[in-house]
Amino acid sequence: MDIKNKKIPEAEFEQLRKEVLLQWPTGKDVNLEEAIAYHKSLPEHKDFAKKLIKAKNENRTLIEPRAGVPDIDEHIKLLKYLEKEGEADLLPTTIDSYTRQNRYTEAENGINESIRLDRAMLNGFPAVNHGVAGCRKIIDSLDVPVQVRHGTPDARLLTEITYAGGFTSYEGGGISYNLPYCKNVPMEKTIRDWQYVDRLTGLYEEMGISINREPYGPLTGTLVPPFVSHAAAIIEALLAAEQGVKNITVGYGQCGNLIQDIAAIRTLEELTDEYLQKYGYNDVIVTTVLHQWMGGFPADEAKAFGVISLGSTIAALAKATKVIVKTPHEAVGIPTMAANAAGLRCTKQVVNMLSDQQFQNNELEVEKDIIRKETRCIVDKCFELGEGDIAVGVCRGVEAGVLDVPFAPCRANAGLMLPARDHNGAVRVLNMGNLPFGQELKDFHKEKIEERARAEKRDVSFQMVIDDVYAIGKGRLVGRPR
Ligand SMILES: CCC[C@H]1O[C@@H](n2cnc3c(N)ncnc32)[C@H](O)[C@@H]1O
Repeated sequence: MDIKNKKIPEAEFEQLRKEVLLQWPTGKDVNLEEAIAYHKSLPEHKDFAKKLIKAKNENRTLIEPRAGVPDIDEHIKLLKYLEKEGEADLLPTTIDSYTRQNRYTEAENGINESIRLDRAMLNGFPAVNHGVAGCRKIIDSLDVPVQVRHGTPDARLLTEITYAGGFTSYEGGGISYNLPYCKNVPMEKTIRDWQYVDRLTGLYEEMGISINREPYGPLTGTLVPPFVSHAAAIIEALLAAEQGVKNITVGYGQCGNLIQDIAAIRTLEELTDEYLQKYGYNDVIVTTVLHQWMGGFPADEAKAFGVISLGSTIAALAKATKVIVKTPHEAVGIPTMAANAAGLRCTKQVVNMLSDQQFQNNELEVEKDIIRKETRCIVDKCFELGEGDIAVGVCRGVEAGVLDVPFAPCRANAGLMLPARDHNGAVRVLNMGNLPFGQELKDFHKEKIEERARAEKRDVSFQMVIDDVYAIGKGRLVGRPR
């Protein structure tokens, strides 16, 4: 499949839409003009993009949980509870795994089983099966904006239905929902399918409805260095902007070292703006989101609140526009309503206590400069490989191991670059793989990891990576030798 980073022509897009809307019976209820009129009827306080812009202008960090259950009324009850008892500023609708794999028949069975057994038999909300009317029931019942959160490689029908259903923010992208979520789906396919998502977003924008798009920041959520997730986020932002998206939230998964995480969020917004301006997209509003710790969680709830509090601290000090909140049930599975609300209140408390404080020091500036150099090296190399076309360039970049996501299941991912923590817990590169770094950056990483080896009185080795992967389960950040 040949792809290019060009806005999909109208006639071609209309033809594609006809095919997509036939993928499940509920697609027939999607009518673009009627959907636009529905969005225009919504009050401003239900507009996700506007609420993010306000928070950005006021330098505030909004809190948002993950949440999704199969039954519409139960889902509304859950989201109302999280808004009221959890003090959520923004609400999600987390989509179930069958829908994420376009397995709508199984999702339908899951809905019926949930009714028969009177308990959730899906791990999220099956929005395609519930259709436009089902989605609108949610939007009409709540008083804060609602975002679709998922992990869908081919999300075209899900987008059509949830946009028409009144959702005003949508997570995902052709890189971030491929490399961490797929095994055999070619990058070209997901890039193309997400150009559809972003073209539809651009169409709503051109008709007066600004829907926020959020590339999925954490990727595999395991020792992902900031420059890797930044490069993916920036490239997805560029691909979205080409299709007409004007409101983008770029994301990052907390890695654990305070300085590196704050530097990551601060540089993420700056670098995304830099590349959007550099390639002529001057009217895109960029916000940021920090995902609280995406790695293994302690089962002990008090310790879990400790992890949640640290993630809240990072988000607040970094002045992230938004933070995605974890719960004290993370170690066991999908949280109860009460646990989800408790994670939100814990986060709200920390964010409020830090909202009047600034974090600034020289170490932070050094880390920001490293991330800038690393990220530009990856993104610029992808442009070079694509001979100026970043859609082609990111596919070639993944294939060449230039954009290399640690522990990604996707066969296209080179998996040659190996990360490990340094003596302070910052994520560094132990094995460069095919990263196109210059000698200065290579020496920086080598020295940081050798510093840890000396402190731990052991050689630099792959064992450090293994120890780091298991460290959190043992209540540590750095995987120290026994
Ligand atoms: C990449 C996202 C993983 C996170 O997404 C949470 N998650 C998944 N599905 C639901 C759901 N239906 N309700 C509340 N949280 C959910 C997991 O716990 C994990 O933290």
